[in-house]
Amino acid sequence: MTDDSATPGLFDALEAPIEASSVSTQKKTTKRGTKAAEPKAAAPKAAAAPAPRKRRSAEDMAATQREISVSEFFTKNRHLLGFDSPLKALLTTVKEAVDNSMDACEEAGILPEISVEISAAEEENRFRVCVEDNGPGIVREQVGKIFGKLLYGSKFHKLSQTRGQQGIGIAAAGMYGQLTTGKSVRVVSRPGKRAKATEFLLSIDTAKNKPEIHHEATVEWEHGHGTRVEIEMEAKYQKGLRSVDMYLKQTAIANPHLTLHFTDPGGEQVTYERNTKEMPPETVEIKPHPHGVELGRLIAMLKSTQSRSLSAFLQDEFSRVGAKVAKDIVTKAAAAKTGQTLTVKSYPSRIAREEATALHKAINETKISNPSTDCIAPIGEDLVLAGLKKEIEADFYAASTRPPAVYRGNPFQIEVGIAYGKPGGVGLEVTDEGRIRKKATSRDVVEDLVAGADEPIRVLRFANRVPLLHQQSACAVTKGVILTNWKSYGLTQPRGALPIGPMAVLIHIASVWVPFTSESKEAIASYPEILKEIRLALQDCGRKLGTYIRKGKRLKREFDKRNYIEKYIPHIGIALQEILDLTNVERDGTVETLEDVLHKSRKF
Ligand SMILES: Nc1ncnc2c1ncn2[C@@H]1O[C@H](COP(=O)(O)OP(=O)(O)OP(=O)(O)O)[C@@H](O)[C@H]1O
Repeated sequence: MTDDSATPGLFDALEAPIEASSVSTQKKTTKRGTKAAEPKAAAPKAAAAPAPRKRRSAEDMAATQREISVSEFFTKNRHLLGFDSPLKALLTTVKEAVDNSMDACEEAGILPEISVEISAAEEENRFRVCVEDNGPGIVREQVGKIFGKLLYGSKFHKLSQTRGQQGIGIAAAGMYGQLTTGKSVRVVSRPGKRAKATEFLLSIDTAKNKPEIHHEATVEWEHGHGTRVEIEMEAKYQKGLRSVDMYLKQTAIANPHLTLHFTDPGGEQVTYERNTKEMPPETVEIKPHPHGVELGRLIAMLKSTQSRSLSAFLQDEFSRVGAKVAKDIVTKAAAAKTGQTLTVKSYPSRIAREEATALHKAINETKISNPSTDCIAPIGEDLVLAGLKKEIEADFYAASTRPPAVYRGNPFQIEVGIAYGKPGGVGLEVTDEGRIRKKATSRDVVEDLVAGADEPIRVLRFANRVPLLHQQSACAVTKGVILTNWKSYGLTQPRGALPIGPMAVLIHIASVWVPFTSESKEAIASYPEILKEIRLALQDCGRKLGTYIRKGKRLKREFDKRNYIEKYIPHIGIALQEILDLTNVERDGTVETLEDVLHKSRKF
C-alpha cells in the first residue's frame, strides 16, 4: 500500500526552485571531484520564519499558578484510584464500602453482617450500589468529612492491620458517582440503639475538597446500629474473574467470620454464611520501627515531637528502643564527625540537619530487635483451609502460615493455601473395600476458582484479607508464584510463567502497612523480604502437594492397569474353564472370583 499523502510533498520538492542551501551542496560535491550533481530532490520550501515566541514574565506565570485541591487532582486522575473504566469503578466502589464496613465491625468487636445490593438505575449504563453493615455507625459530625472529603480517615496515621489505609476510598467512590451522574451520596447511619438513625444527602465540593450536606433528617431504621451507603454511578456490571461477584466470594473465603448477602442487578441473591463465630484476634497499634524511618521523616519527627531530650524522643516515638539502645544510637551518632555535639540530653527540635543525618546513619548501624508481631493477625492455617473448602470444591487442600517477618521496619506475615484438582476431573480414591474409583462430586458447576487442567493456575491474592483482582502481573505475589519451581512438585511450568494445572493458590499478606504499588491498592511492591517469605510458604505447601500428586499418579497407573486386566478377565475365565475342564456350577463363579482377586490385590 502506498502512502498517498507523501506523494504531493515529494513532487513539490522536485519541482521547487533550487534554494541557496542546495546550491552550496552541489558546489561541494563538484569540488570533491565526484560526478557533477544531477538535479537532486530539493529540500522542501523553507517555511516562513516562525513568529518570535511571546515571552512571559515570572509575574505573568505567577498569575496562572494556583493551589490544586486533592479532589480536583483525583477527579482528573481517577484511574489512580481504580476508577478507570465503568466496570472497574463498580468493583472499586463495592470494595471500598465493604472494606470499610469490615474494618469498622472488627474495630468495634462486632461479628460483621453485610448486605451488598446492585440495581440498575433508571438511566442507561447507571447502577445504584448500596452497602449496609451492622457496624458501630458514624457520629453525625463525622459523616460529612468521611464521605465528602478526600484524605480524611482514622487509619492513615496509625500502624495497625486494617483494610483501609489512606483515607481516600469511600469519598472517592462518592466523587466518581457525583461526576458521572451529578447525584449526591445517600448515607444512613445509627451509632447505637439509644441514638436515632440519621439520613444524609451529600456531595463533595471538589474545588475546596469539602463536604456539602444537602439534606439531613432523622429516620426510622430497623437496625440497632450500623451504616448504609448508597451511590449511583455510571458503571458496567459483568460476571467473571474480576467481577464484584468474584470479589465478594473471595472476601468470604478470607473472612470466615463474615456473613455476606449479595443481590445482583438481575435480582439474584446469594448469601455467604460465616463458618466461625470467632473474630480475628485483636491487633495492637505499633509505633514505627527505627530501621524503617527515612531521613526526611526523622527530621520532621524531631521538629514536631513533644519529647524534651533525644533519648526520650527515640524511646517515645519508636518501637523497640529502650534507654540502652537510645544511648548506643546517640553515642554512635556523636562519634561521627558531623554529629559531634549530640548527647542523650540534646533538645530534639534544635538538632541541626548534619546531626540528624549522623543520627539516621547511627540508627541503621545499631542492632535493634525486630518489631513485635502482636500487631498482625493472620487468618491461620485452619481457617484458610476451612475458607477454601467452603467455597472451592477440590480434591486436595493444604495451607501454611509463615512466622512474622519485617520489611522496611514494618512487620508482615505471609500465608498460603492451595486447592488442587477439579471435581469430576482426574481425582481418584481408594474405597474401604480397596477399590479405586473416581471421586464423586456434589456440584456439576465447573468451579471458576480452580483452573482447568491445561490452564495456568489461579492465583488468589489477598492483602489484609482483601482480595486483589487487578494488576496481577505487577504484583509481588504473582512474582513469588512464578519464581517457585513447581516442576519439583509435579506440575508443569513454562519458563518464567505460572505453573499449569487444576489449582487455585491463595496468598495472603497481613501487615501494618501493605506496600501497594499505587493508591488504587491493586498490587503489592516486590520487597525482597516479602518475595522470600512468599516463596517459603509456597514451597511448604508445594511439598505437601508433591506428595499428593505422586500418590495420585500411582493410583492412576493402578487404575489403568486394573481396567486393562478387567477387560481380559472374561477371556482368561473361558481359557481356565477349558484348561481345568470345570463343571457348569464351578464355571459360573470363575469370572467373579478372578475379579475379586484383582480388586483385593493392592499391587494392582
Ligand atoms: N461503614 C463505616 N462504619 C464506620 N466508620 C466508617 C465506615 N466507613 C468509613 N468509616 C470511617 O471513615 C474513614 C474514611 O474511610 P475511607 O474509605 O475514605 O478511608 P480508609 O478506609 O481510612 O482508607 P482507604 O482510602 O485506604 O480505604 C475510615 O477511616 C473510617 O474511620
